[in-house]
Order: sequence, then structure tokens, then C-alpha cells
Amino acid sequence: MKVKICGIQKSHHIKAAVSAGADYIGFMFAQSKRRIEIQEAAELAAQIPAHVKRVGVFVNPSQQEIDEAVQKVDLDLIQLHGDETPHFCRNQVKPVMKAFSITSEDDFKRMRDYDVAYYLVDAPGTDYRGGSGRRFDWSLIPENHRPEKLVLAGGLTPENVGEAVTEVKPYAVDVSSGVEVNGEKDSNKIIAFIHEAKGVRRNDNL
Ligand SMILES: O=C(O)c1ccccc1NCC(=O)[C@H](O)[C@H](O)COP(=O)(O)O
Repeated sequence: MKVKICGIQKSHHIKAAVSAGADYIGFMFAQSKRRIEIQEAAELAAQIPAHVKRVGVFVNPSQQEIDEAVQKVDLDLIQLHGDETPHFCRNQVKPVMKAFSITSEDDFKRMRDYDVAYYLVDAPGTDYRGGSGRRFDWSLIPENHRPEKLVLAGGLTPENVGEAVTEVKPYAVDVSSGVEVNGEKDSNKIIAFIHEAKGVRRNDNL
């Protein structure tokens, strides 16, 4: 199981995520309490080994904004959380992970218009367009929805990610709020989440 840790802002959280086996690390460039400036993200990204993918998260960005972040942060993937059109997604220089808020089965029909590398399914945002810490009803995900391209997000935690992996069988799981304490990322939670998602037994590291 692949794991993406989103909204990282500190170097020691990158170290925790990388050492526990994270596959993707996300930087928030959109309006969010987790927002980071491009220059800061570039400095943090330099600490990420090449086998871990760097993801830039945007909401309705301009092309110029994406291009600048791709170049300065050396992004591997672009995550789009707004109302970006299929055409906009298709015309990016890096693979796109398009986020969809799920409230009904119809939301999956909308996805058919998009030809992207990954489809991230998330609960609807509250204050922002993502990162709400809320779960959506996983039973809305159609059985045949290309599991090799599905990224499950929304309200995942170290406690429920094992169940999510077994039930939904996505390509990857994505988390932000569930690895935070008092609104800040927490290294122990990051490590626990990655281990639970990947099925690493707790005493494997002893
Ligand atoms: O995290 C945010 O603050 C955010 C704000 C605006 C757009 C997207 C945002 N997050 C994107 C993510 O990839 C989150 O990990 C995903 O929405 C799940 O969040 P959570 O339910 O908090 O685990």
C-alpha cells in the first residue's frame, strides 16, 4: 500500500515520514492552515530522497503558479483540489492527481471526463477545499472503480487506516488531519499511520 502524507511544513516530519516508508509527501500551496511558501517547500523538498515523490497541492491555480512550483520545488506530481477542468488537467507537464469530493455515486460519473494519473476521493471540505479530517461513505465507491488509480483520503487515522485498506483496497491512502495533534503534524502519528497502512507489525523494528 502506498502512503501520502500531506501538508508537511517541518523538516523533522519529513524525516519521520521518510524513515517510516512514506511514498508521497505533499506540500500545500493553496489557501489552508497548512499552506507553505514555495521557497520553504523547496528547502524541505531538498531533504526528500528521490524514491519519495514530491506532490504540490493546489486549488484552482494559474498555470504560472504551477509552473513556478514544479520548477522550484522539483515536484513529481500535481494534486488539484478545485474546479480544474479535464482540459486543464490533461495539459500539465507532470502527472496529475485530481481530487473529487464524494457525496453521492454521481461524483464517480464526473470522474469519467478526466484522464489523469490518479483519482483522489475525499470528503467535502469545510473551511478549505480539503483537509477537513472527515470521512465520507466508502460504500459509495463503485466496485470496479480502477483501484490501481484510486487514492483514498478524508478522515483517515492510524486507527482506521487498516480497515480502509482492507475494505476499499485503493492504490494509496492520503492523510493530513489524522497525523496531527493540536493542529500540528506529529512524528509518532505519522510513523504509526504509515506502519498501519503498510501492515508493518509494531515489533518488526525491535
Ligand atoms: O489539507 C488542507 O488543508 C487542504 C486545503 C485545501 C485543499 C486540500 C487540502 N488538503 C489536501 C489533502 O491531500 C488532504 O490530505 C486530504 O484532503 C485529506 O485530509 P484529511 O481529512 O485532513 O486527512
